[in-house]
Amino acid sequence: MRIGVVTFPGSLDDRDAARAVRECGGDAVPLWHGDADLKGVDAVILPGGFSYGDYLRCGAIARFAPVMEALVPAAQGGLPVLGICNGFQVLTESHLLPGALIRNDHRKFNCVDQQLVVENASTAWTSDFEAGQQITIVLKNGEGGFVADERTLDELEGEGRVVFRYVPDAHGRNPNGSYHHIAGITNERGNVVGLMPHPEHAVEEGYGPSLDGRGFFTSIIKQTLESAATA
Ligand SMILES: NC(=O)CC[C@H](N)C(=O)O
Repeated sequence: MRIGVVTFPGSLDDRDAARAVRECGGDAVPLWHGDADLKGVDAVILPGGFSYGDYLRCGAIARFAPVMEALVPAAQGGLPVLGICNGFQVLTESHLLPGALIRNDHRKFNCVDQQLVVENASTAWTSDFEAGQQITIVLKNGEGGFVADERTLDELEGEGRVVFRYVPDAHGRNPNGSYHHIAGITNERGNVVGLMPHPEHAVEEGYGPSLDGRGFFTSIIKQTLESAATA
């Protein structure tokens, strides 16, 4: 089970993502932003960070990296892709996922242990969770507000494509002003998932708020092994 982890200039969490893959029993394959080559991997992670310094908009330059020339058609063809934080921003900029991530409504960088509800446990990356389950993983970003037009929001809601929602605070507010408390979404096929919080920082005893992040990596590893067995 080979999971590629892309490194862009300014990526920050590529090492942790690779480590999380290994901790959960997969092989992590480094993928370089400048090579339009996915090295035959079974799935790809776009990690968190500040790709190309977040100039113009988060993810706006990474979208044009050579590796994306290979990744976009592969994802459209069904390759499982997980975008974490800056990776989610790259996925919306690439139009593999709808909507956009804008500056947090309070205009500050967030760094908190965040409770989420798993809304959809049937994507490639969430099948080891149960729908309705609450998990706690780290949220750390400046531009995490998920926005989309009404029609897109209706589609996401109607098709069960909201994968994670923030648990709102006592005032009914989420940490960044995201519409519908959306923390993560999927494409129609369920192979591409993007979320703002960071599962890769919650996979090891003694680090992070929980071990809840493991489910992302065990989901994809099991699913790939199962589809290889039935192929
Ligand atoms: N942790 C991250 O990936 C940060 C993403 C992005 N640079 C932001 O601040 O929103």
